[in-house]
Amino acid sequence: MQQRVIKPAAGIVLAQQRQHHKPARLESFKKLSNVDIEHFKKIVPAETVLATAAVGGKADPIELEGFNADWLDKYRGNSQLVLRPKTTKEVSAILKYCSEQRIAVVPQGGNTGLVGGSVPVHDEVVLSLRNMNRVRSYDEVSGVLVCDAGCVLEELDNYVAERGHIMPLDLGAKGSCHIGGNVATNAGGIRFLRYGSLHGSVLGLEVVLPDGTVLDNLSTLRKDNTGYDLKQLFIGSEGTLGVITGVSVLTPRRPSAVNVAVLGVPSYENVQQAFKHARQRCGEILSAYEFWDSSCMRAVLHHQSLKSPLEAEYPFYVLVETSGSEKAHDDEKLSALLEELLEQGIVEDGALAQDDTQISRMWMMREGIPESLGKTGATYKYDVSIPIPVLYDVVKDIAKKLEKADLYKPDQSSGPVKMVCGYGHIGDSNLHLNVVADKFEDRVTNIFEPYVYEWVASHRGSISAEHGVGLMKRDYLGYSKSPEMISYMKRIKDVFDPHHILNPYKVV
Ligand SMILES: O=C(O)CC[C@@H](O)C(=O)O
Ligand SMILES: [Zn+2]
Repeated sequence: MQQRVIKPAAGIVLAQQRQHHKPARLESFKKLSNVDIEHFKKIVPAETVLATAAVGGKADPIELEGFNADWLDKYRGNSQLVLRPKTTKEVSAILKYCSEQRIAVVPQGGNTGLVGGSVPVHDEVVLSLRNMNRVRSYDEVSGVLVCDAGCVLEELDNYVAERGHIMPLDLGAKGSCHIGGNVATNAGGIRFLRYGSLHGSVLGLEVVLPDGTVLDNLSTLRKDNTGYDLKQLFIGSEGTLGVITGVSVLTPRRPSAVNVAVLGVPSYENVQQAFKHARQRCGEILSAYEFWDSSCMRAVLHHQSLKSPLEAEYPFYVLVETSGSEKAHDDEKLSALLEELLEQGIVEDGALAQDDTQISRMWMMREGIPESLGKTGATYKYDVSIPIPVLYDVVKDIAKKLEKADLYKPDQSSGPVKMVCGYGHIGDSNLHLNVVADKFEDRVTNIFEPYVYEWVASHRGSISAEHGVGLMKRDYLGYSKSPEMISYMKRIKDVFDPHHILNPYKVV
């Protein structure tokens, strides 16, 4: 399969991105300058080793740039060695050696994460899975796909689409992210409402442990009730317990009819009401219920070449999608829903997509939000789960706090803070709270950190709905996990990675 090169979204204000606070380098890790780099060329093909002169190689440091910096260029490490093995056996040999030598390793997929989980913090060796990109098998009867961890999500979706199926997850980064990274971070995305979490769709995993042991749990069975389900521990472990090299995933039948509508909604209360109606009307064919506020809409219309499908501006917008098997019947359902919502004054306007182009434009509007905000300024991102009734309150609270501190004027886009906005997968209780400022600066950050996390914890929400913990939220884990839970997480880490060489400084 072909690889895509990931680039930061055009216009992201790289120079203004604040370097995230880095924990100090752990001295227990061996410096690569004291390691025989040539050894790696014996255990993996020489052309898959990228080493700079600092560690005895010839690679230009610029070649390592894309492995050291994350998508937003917010997190940046200083690795001098990147290994791109082609087989599980090679991954095993690398990890065994790194364990013996106490060399820290950061596993890396498509490097599209948003919490600093997939790049080195200091000089950890980057173990990139991009050369492991084969489909291993596909069973058209059960719909079970078995593939290497480095397969790109969109390419897998195209592969299964040709066979009448669909990947159970979809996200904006689909063109670059790897299935292994999706599993390691338990990625959510826009199909979550319909197909649920990867904890349900992933049937098996092949994982290499830090000591080189290969845990072959690449089951294709839906039912396997033989005690502890170890694979679940690796789903969402963010590369801290083992390196996922193979994935077995259940792919549902691809819906043959997809319908989409965009609604203009006068209040957040009505966004919730409309969700209730959408569920009642559409039942199991409801496949997405996404929302965004007027600030997001302004940014997206300004930065993408898109036109709103609605005439006027509304405080909130909702994208409703149905995925079924009878186009006309599903169309009728969505039209009836829209009529009902308009009649009852729950929504003020709505547009139904007439063809696939309009469907993809409506989705581009929603999926273009993060990039558009990035083009507007330095974006602080919070990805949180909050019970739906109070989900938008945190956006309002933060705006008020910033206003009170004289950092934000809602009607003007000038000033240290330009925008405070909310969007996300409301059907999954998942809010993306983004604050866009001129630059990252402490007087702004101090307003919402740790306030947002306190707010979320006080409503029994989660400080990470779908993006993971990574480096960004490691020190805030206590807002979502009790001390007892964190202590057990640390004990699990000790069992699988006793020398803590895997993805250090992250998660726990
Ligand atoms: O960048 C973000 O804050 C959210 C990204 C992604 O999870 C989305 O839903 O668009
Ligand atoms: Zn999201």
